[in-house]
Formats: sequence, C-alpha cells, structure tokens
Amino acid sequence: MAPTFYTTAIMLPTYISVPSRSPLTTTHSLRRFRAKMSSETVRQVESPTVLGFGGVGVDLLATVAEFPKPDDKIRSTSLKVQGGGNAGNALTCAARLGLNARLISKVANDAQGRGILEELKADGVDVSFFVVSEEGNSPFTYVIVDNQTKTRTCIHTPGSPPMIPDDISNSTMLAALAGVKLVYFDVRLPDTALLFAHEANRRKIPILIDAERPREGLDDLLNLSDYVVCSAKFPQASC
Ligand SMILES: Nc1ncnc2c1ncn2[C@@H]1O[C@H](COP(=O)(O)OP(=O)(O)O)[C@@H](O)[C@H]1O
Ligand SMILES: O=P(O)(O)OC[C@@]1(O)O[C@H](CO)[C@@H](O)[C@@H]1O
Repeated sequence: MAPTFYTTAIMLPTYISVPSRSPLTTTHSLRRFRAKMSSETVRQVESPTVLGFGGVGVDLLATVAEFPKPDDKIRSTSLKVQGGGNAGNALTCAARLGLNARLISKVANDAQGRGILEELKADGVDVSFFVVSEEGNSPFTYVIVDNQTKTRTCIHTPGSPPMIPDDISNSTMLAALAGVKLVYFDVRLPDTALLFAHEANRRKIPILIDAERPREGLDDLLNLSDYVVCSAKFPQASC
C-alpha cells in the first residue's frame, strides 16, 4: 500500500506548554496528586503504546533579534538548555497527549546523556530500551532561533559512538515492539531503524515516518511505511 503523505505547513512547530510548578496548599497538592495518579492509571490501562526510534539530544537554544554575520559578536535575548532531537520531541508530545510513549535512541553516560534521560522520564516517556554507552559523547545541538526571520538554525554534533544494529539484541527488539500500535521513525540511526521497521512490518504494526529531507535510509523506510509527514518543501523538491 502506498503511504499516506501529510505535509507540515509551517517550519517552526508550536510547542505544547506545560504549566510551571506553583506553591500549593496540602489539599491542593493531594487533589493534584490524585488527579495525576488517576490519569497515569488511565494512560497505562487504556492508552495505545507508540514506539519512537531516532534522534535525541541536548539543545542549547539562543534566541537572537537578528541572525549574526560571520565573525559578529552579538547577544542573545534569551537562552534555554533543553532536550531536543526529532524523535525525542515527537515522543514527548505523544506522552503529553496521554499516549504510552516508548522511545529508543542512544546516549553516552555523560552529564548530557543523563539529563536527556531524566527529562524524558519526567515527561512520562519510557526510556528503558535506550542504549547507554559508557564511552563517547551524547548528541548536542546549538540552535539559533532568529526572531526576525522566524527560523531555527541547527549546528548538530552527533552522538558517539553511533548506534549500530549490534547495540540491540533481537530479544530486546521484540520486547520493545510488544503491544505497540504505531512505530515512529525520524530517519536518524538508519541501519538499526531499518531492522525495527522490517520487524514492525512483519507484525503488521503501522509505521509513521518523518521525512524531513532526503537522507540515508529514507527510501528504504518509506517503502515500509504507512504514513509520512514531511516539511512543506520536501515533496516539491523531490518531484
Ligand atoms: N519557534 C521556536 N522557538 C524556540 N525553539 C525552537 C523553535 N522551533 C524550533 N526550536 C528548537 O529547535 C530545535 C529543532 O527544531 P526542529 O527542527 O523544528 O525540531 P525537530 O528536531 O523536532 O524536527 C527544537 O528541538 C527546538 O528546541
Ligand atoms: O543532522 P541531522 O540528523 O539532520 O539533525 C539533527 C538535528 O539538528 O535535527 C534536529 C532538528 O530537526 C535537531 O533536534 C537535531 O539535533
């Protein structure tokens, strides 16, 4: 079956905001705790499980009034350090929408990697199938958010050592796919992603691809996919 294509109309996504913590009275705290308990119970019992496979990282986001020229020295209007990566963002979104979100990626056991895992866990994303390398570095991205042109420019340093198929045993892959109703790929870590896609296909689990732009492994994954989302420019460029 040919996959269904969905095109994102805008370049910058709208983020779902989560209310920041505020001081609460004991009664309020208790009520909030009970509400949280019951929504988590509902999520575990009723919500479908979505498995994501792909990129995570730490984003260092500097917002600027105007994009700098080479060798300029400018000041940011704000700075944020937070989890990013396409699959990380997508699965965080799924968890915040109430789905059971399970994510597979690779980080190193460094401060960034530990931070990435903690942030995902705090959002309710299941990270128990992550590969954590004792050596190397976790993925990291400088992001310049330009308020004038409304663009985000990313300078990405991939994680090292990269994910390889041997990082995940067959039994782990089968356990990660158990009970999954949809698998999402952002087309990063393509060799291992393809193994998951073939297994998902064998089990008739629908596959959703974010085809941001042409990259290694995209065609193979597209051949196995049921649904595709892509940037506004990508399908035009490939026609
Ligand atoms: N409008 C925005 N305001 C602030 N930060 C943004 C905005 N758009 C994107 N970003 C940041 O840039 C990163 C990369 O953006 P994008 O490529 O759109 O996301 P993704 O990695 O989910 O495909 C995001 O993880 C986010 O931290
Ligand atoms: O270099 P790639 O693999 O294309 O993209 C990596 C990356 O820059 O892309 C995301 C934005 O889409 C960032 O969150 C991430 O760090």
